[in-house]
Amino acid sequence: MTATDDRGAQRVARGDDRLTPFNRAGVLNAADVHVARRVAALSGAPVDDDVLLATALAVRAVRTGSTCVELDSIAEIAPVVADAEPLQWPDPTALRDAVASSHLVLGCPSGPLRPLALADSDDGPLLYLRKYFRQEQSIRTILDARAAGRPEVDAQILAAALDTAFGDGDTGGYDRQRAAAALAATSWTTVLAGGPGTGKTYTVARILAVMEALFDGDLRIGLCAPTGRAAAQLQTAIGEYRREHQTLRSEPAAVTVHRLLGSRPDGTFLRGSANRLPFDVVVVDETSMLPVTMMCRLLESLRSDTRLILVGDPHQLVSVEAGAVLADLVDRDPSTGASAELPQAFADVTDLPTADFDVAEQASLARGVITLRRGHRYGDRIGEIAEAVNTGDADRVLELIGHGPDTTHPVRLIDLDDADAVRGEAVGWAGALRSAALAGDARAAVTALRGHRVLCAHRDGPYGVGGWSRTVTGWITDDLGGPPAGVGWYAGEPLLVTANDRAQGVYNGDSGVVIVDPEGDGTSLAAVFERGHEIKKLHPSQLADAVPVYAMTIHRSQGSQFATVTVVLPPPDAELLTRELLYTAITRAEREVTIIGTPDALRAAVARRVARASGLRTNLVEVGPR
Ligand SMILES: Nc1ncnc2c1ncn2[C@@H]1O[C@H](COP(=O)(O)OP(=O)(O)OP(=O)(O)O)[C@@H](O)[C@H]1O
Repeated sequence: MTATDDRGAQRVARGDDRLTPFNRAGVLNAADVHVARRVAALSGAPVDDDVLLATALAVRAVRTGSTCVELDSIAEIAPVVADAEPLQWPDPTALRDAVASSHLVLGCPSGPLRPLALADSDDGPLLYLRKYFRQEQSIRTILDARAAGRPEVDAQILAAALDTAFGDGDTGGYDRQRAAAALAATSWTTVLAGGPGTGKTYTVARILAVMEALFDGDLRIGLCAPTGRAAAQLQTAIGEYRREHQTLRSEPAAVTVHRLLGSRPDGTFLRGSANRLPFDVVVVDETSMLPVTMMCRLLESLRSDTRLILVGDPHQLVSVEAGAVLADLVDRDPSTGASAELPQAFADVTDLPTADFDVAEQASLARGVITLRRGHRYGDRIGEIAEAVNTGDADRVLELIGHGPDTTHPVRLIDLDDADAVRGEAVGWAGALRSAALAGDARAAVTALRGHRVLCAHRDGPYGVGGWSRTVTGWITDDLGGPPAGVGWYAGEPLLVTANDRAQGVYNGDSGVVIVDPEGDGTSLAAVFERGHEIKKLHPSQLADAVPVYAMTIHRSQGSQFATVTVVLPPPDAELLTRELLYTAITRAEREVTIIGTPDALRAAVARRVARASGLRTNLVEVGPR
């Protein structure tokens, strides 16, 4: 039985044990407590109080996106609450030893149950729910085995293919995109990292062309992404490259990772170690959003002679489920796994100027990780600020941005009381949308749609999407007049798709706009969506799940780009306010960003990282019987 207390945490009404004060303090929620008690009960023998607490913390870890709990830092988990009774945390060393000798780790009297796994690592002891330990181990083992060998590649064919694909290269410095393609061609696993607009998709298209040359035109390609929308975007970009450059024999279809693996309604998958994917190369876009469970399934389904290219931005918001595998692979301690040398064929076709690749980066390259650095989309100032956010330098962020509503700086910070300063921009955006929509000009309408967006951390509350949507629609109604009374969709209304609809080819997170149908009778409406250089047109009634969008969450905005954005920051103590959130929000803009918030909120965002414990970055050894 549970109840919700005034701090929003679910309190367990029944039972009083070691978990109760942690539940009252909001560290553990009801599910953490119930699962830990159930696991202890099923074990068939008494469980030490502190081990029960550790079990609940391992459940909590997965709920909050980690794969394990770092036992040495458990006392840092508790939110600091003034005047509250301090929580009695166990001593970490004693706790490790108690867990190590517990039957939850060693084996239970009631049967072969070993629900927990404990490992000693460079980050101290890590406690896992065993399922996640197994998945990490599987990822580690497969990646290490793949890193131990290299595909055989003819350096001459590779050099010629790189020259064809990249021509004179990325003008303005060393061509990392070409180096990335050389690395992908000469490694079984490549991580292609980089911020928005650094040309990851541009590079992937060329990597495929290079690979096709290596395979003499007979290349089987698997393209996928964690979400339907990201997959559709990847497919559009590759398709356009193929048409423009008359390359790639057939157009590869991009699908979600679930679909690629043949997900079945009962939660199982067609693909696995006994039925592997039939591809020569598999590309995963937006890998930062891929949880550990899916990464494990994907790796287990790959043949050892399939090249895998993981593409993404490790600084962006991570998957909602447990794991931050892309960031883990980019940050992996160089001493972990198989010791790697750069492949000979790569060295044969690529110069690595030490001015561009320091020792640490050369070590990353040997592990198949390359980061693109030159932004091709947004202004230098936004890039510089994003970089300062990533390095945690709040002083530099505050120094680089403009302060107050009157500044013309491309990135400015204004107070909530001055929020009217963004009114002109929001109304201008709505005006441009309306005129293009009424003229039935689909291209102008989708371009206008990308002109501006208000982004919020939360869905609800004074800093959330709900409140800000009302504010923006209020401004628009006052300045431009309201929508026609008594109609559903109207011309000029921006909309957001909220569920995947493969039949119609629209996906959760797609933004479109309602226009007067240029092929209609002048009164009928159409909803239009941008697909690269093409436009997708639907009748509004074909959209089962879509809502008007005048503001959206930063989470939803991942993968989208707007000319200007307004970012509404919550107060400094909001848990959601993190470095990754701020980085993702700022880098949605091509030209200008207005941040509504205080310097303190900005500092808090830069300081707070999405903390995801995982054993993938470090060396570790399991404790107890295998
Ligand atoms: N070397 C280059 N020369 C010219 N244009 C480039 C180059 N690299 C990338 N671009 C252009 O920059 C823009 C952004 O590239 P791309 O979409 O590939 O970046 P991205 O890293 O995939 O971004 P996101 O993560 O936001 O999807 C595109 O218009 C692309 O054509």
